[in-house]
Amino acid sequence: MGQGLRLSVNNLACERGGRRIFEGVSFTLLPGEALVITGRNGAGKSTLLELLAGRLHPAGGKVLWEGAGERSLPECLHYVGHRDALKSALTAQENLDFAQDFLGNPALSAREALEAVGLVHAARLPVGYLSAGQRHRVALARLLVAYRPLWLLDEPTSALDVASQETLRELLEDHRAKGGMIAATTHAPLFLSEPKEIRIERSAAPSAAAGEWQ
Ligand SMILES: Nc1ncnc2c1ncn2[C@@H]1O[C@H](COP(=O)(O)OP(=O)(O)OP(=O)(O)O)[C@@H](O)[C@H]1O
Repeated sequence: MGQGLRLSVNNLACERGGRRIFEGVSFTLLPGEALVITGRNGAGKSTLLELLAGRLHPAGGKVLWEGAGERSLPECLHYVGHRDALKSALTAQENLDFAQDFLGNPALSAREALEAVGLVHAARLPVGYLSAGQRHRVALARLLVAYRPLWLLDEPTSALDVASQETLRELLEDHRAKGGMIAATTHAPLFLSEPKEIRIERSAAPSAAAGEWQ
């Protein structure tokens, strides 16, 4: 499905709050590939995903998205971050129906997506009643209701039990098998087959504007 797509990240640098977070980050991602992003707390893993999602602007370097025609990078990706963007008063099913309408390019139905994450029994419960792990699974089910070739996942195993981590691994491999691309931050092994890996190191020197820190 994603044939011909290519994400190229060249010498990316980022500053936040006047501080240089990281620099010199480069990688490419092709259909079927997964990138695992590791690094210490505060190294800038979530920041890198936010840059890719178009939520932050780089202080240097380039993000190139090729092969998608008129569609910009933000239009071609799903981003699942620490904030799940689910509406607590709506049911899991309603949240997913809303996401499908909003995102377009429908794939699985809300019910099928909930089945895929083992939550069909919770379809009619307000998301505010769900446990942290169940709520996170609803956020992951959103990946399945609208097709987007690139999945950006910030610590996707967080709050998941062992069985759900395995379900997630299968969903990720299935997405790759269909030509999808994944970039995921993690502190725990994702057990993906032959992932690319990048370790983000906090920049050694403060930016000129920042002065000393830490
Ligand atoms: N909105 C913000 N404004 C200024 N600095 C920020 C902001 N958000 C994050 N930072 C800083 O950017 C740095 C990188 O944060 P980030 O969340 O990307 O790290 P991380 O590698 O994902 O960490 P963790 O493993 O703890 O999730 C941290 O020093 C953090 O304090």
